[in-house]
Amino acid sequence: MTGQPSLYAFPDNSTLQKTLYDYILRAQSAALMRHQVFKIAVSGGSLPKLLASPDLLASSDIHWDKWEIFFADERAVPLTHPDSNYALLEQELLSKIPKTGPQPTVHPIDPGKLSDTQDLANAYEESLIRSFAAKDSVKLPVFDLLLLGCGPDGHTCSLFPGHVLLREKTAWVAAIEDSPKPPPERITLTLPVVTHAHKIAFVAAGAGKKEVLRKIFDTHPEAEAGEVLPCALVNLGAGDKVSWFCDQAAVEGVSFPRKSSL
Ligand SMILES: O=C(O)[C@H](O)[C@@H](O)[C@H](O)[C@H](O)COP(=O)(O)O
Repeated sequence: MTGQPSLYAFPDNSTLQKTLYDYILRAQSAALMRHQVFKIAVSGGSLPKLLASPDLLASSDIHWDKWEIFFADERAVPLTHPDSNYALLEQELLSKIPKTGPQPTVHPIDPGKLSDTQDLANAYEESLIRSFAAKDSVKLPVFDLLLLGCGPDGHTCSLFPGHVLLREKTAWVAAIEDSPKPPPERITLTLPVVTHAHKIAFVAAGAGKKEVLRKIFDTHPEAEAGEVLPCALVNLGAGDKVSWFCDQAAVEGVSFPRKSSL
């Protein structure tokens, strides 16, 4: 992949949200031109709250009925559980979309009666195959946009530093049973699916992210003693398809050049 990711840093969350909203609108327009639908995947953590800006929720330019929302990762818990990323998205975003207007189609990773995480990963991969109409294992689903968080350890989705899942080449969706961030049992999109998306946006705010952002942006991969962090692998694999929406606190000390506008 060619090009460098774009790094944006804003003075406050409200400016970050406004620019993220403009970026999402552009991604929506490009997707609707391509195939009349907007297929995105979202992660959990602080992302859903930052995503649900007043601009997004009140906008008549957002075509919710064209949105198909998938999950970049999920914890292996019932959808009503407080740890569920679906429950978080429902609480922070979905429940706030005006009920009088069109609604998105949401594709939860639903444990239902499946108690085995691998079965759950397989079931979600099957639903992606149906949804993306990809018929053979060579093709990968191409999300229009991935909206991801970055953990303080450099993980994204449920792809953790040094984990064997980072080497997964064929599965689209994988199970993890030893996540260092609780809960341990999770389902995640794999790295090839992440880097194959049309656009990938990371949202990282707060001083708690500055150490890891320095490692991700300012450490040359070959100079790293250990393995390259998952977020850095996404930067390397997807290049200029990646945009980082940060606040000033998160990028303090980062020397990678920032952009000021989209
Ligand atoms: O299920 C999860 O745990 C999340 O999907 C995870 O990948 C999250 O996005 C990062 O941990 C960042 O979380 P914060 O934004 O809260 O730091």
